[in-house]
Amino acid sequence: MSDQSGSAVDPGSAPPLGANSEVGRLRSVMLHRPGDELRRLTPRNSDQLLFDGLPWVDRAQEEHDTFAQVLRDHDVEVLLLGDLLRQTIELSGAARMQGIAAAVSARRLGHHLAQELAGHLRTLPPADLATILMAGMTFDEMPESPAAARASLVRRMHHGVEFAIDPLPNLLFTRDSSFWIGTRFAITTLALPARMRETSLTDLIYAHHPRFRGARRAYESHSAPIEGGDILLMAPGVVAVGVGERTTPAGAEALARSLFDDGLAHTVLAVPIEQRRASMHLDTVCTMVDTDAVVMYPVIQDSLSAFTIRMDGGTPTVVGPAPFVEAAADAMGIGKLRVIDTGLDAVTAEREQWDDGNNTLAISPGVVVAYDRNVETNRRLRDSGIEVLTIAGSELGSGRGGPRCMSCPVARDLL
Ligand SMILES: NC(=O)NCCC[C@H](N)C(=O)O
Repeated sequence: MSDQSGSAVDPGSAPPLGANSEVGRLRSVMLHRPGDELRRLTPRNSDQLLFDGLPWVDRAQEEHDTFAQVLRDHDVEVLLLGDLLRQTIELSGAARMQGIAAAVSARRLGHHLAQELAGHLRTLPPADLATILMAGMTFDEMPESPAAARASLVRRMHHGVEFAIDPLPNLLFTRDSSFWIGTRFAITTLALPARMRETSLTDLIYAHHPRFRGARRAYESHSAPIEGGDILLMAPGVVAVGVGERTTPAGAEALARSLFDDGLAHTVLAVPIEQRRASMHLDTVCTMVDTDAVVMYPVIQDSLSAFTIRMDGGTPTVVGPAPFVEAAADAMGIGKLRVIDTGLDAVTAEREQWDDGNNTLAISPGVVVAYDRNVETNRRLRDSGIEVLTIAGSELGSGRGGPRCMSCPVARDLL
């Protein structure tokens, strides 16, 4: 099967699915090229839709194309979520029904209008339906219906520019709605209403796209919030989980139990992070750049801590908290976890953290992709021997996410 972007999606020749680290050689990654869902953002809805500004969409697409090309140039297969979604709907009637059911809300539209809209969506060509599932639909964009105009109070009372189906501008951040651990994938539970429907799309792609045929799930059917940006695969068997604005203690605990039960981890480090926008996920303040090294927001370096969870006598046991770097090194079985000291003054550090300077995507040990604007952080990384491939992110970054947030590794060489 081929697609418009030229992404290879033939399962026969594809690299084996899965990952057990943050830094193993990246073979295949899922990105989302931003589209019409970003054109829905206005000054009135951007806060609720979790954007700090209104991106210039054409430029954001150019920046994203460059990001994808940098990865392809390094022999990484790039799977685009929009292509996967369209192909899945083409191939599977069940996926089509699943996507429509998650998007059309009788709570919002009332029973009759919801049924009518669902019926209309069932008739659409796959590409059009995929676009609506991602970019949403306004009342103005709903098909003309004399019956609804006569009988639907909802149709009569809603303003035309309001959303009958909400757009999903944060699809750009493919990191958060699913992640791979070992040879399995996990569908997360997103915390905020603006993002909750994203997982219905990743779920149907993994369930029905031939690229993922036979792949098994981890962490099934759990309801406490857990987001992929909070999950760092520190080393084989060692998983750090940020607990803060998005992932809750109950989410981290449920994940730990599930990973232990499935033999996917022996240690989970629950890492408290401040509950504020700038540090919404663990990966906004700390990412791995080598098998034994992280880049970290210097302001939290001394205070970041972790509870260590391990199985003891058949039950999970929590110890700590202890300093994060010590707990991590201990769990990883290395003498020391190197924290690359960006040595920045407090103001520069805060600016570059806000602009995702700490949110790097490793494509192999010691080689990362980072935003070019974080000049000082990147300089210090290079001084420490890390190869930094830079991309522009002036528009992409307006949703507060960098290269790691914008990527879901589906295949890395195992360490
Ligand atoms: N892993 C990440 O930190 N992802 C970035 C998510 C940004 C998005 N606008 C959000 O607030 O959820």
